[in-house]
Amino acid sequence: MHLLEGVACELERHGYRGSFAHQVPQLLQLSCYPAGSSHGYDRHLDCNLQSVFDLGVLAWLRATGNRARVLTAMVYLNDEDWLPSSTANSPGGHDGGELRVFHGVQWFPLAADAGAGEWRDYTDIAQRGGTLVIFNSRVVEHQVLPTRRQDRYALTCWVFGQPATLPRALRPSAAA
Ligand SMILES: O=C(O)CCC(=O)C(=O)O
Ligand SMILES: [Fe+2]
Repeated sequence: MHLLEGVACELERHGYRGSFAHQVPQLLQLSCYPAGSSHGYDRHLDCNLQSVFDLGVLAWLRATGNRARVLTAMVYLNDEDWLPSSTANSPGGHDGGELRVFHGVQWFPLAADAGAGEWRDYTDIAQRGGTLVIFNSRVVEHQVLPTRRQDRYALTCWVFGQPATLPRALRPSAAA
């Protein structure tokens, strides 16, 4: 927990400029994706950037906390011998459950037709225990692939803060 709580502080110390005025919440999320599930978590952004007109007032109000997220920090709590899908040919099978991180901001803000698997430029992160993943909640789209043989555990901290202005190349109008 201290590792995750210290992420914002360490990023600031190293000159991270994606966001500022960071606030680390008291609550972390512990998630479990059960073994053998046919579904993971569809492609998404951790910060809901849709306007009140798109969402409707109630849903927009419900998303207030979510909108303040600027950093996602996660540590995986699985065994160190977790087998990624790239070892699919191993005799005992594999564990799957990769975090698929999409490159670029082609779908930013989320297009209505941005279905999973449409964009092929991504990196899959294996679920070995102790792996720490940090990304910008407002920019990095990701999904969780189905988990096969073991339950998959992750501890997540969403850091709140003020987003910096996106560089020109990353602005929605430049992404089309
Ligand atoms: O567990 C993970 O790797 C990601 C989960 C996730 O994307 C989320 O909870 O928003
Ligand atoms: Fe997420």
